[in-house]
Amino acid sequence: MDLEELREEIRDIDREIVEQIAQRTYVADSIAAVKRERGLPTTDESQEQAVMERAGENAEQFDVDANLVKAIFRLLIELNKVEQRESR
Ligand SMILES: O=C(O)C(=O)C[C@]1(C(=O)O)C=C[C@@H](O)C=C1
Repeated sequence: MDLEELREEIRDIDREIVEQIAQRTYVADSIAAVKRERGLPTTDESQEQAVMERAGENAEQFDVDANLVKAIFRLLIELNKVEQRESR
């Protein structure tokens, strides 16, 4: 494989990552609606902990750095919270 082909592969993966982030954010919008109905706060610490733990486990399974993957998930959670607060 040459460099251009490999970069094309990365470009496609990058697009898929952004698509998945968008989907995660859309689900967060639905969660925001349920929380609004039930009078629940935006932040759920125990759920965040579960998400972070799962991220670490998945990282280990795929042999990537768990701390870096967790840092990405921390940002994804923050993104959702901004989105949820804006839709309230
Ligand atoms: O599961 C929820 O309640 C969500 O709002 C989603 C989410 C997440 O991004 O994973 C975001 C904020 C909460 O504090 C916990 C988890």
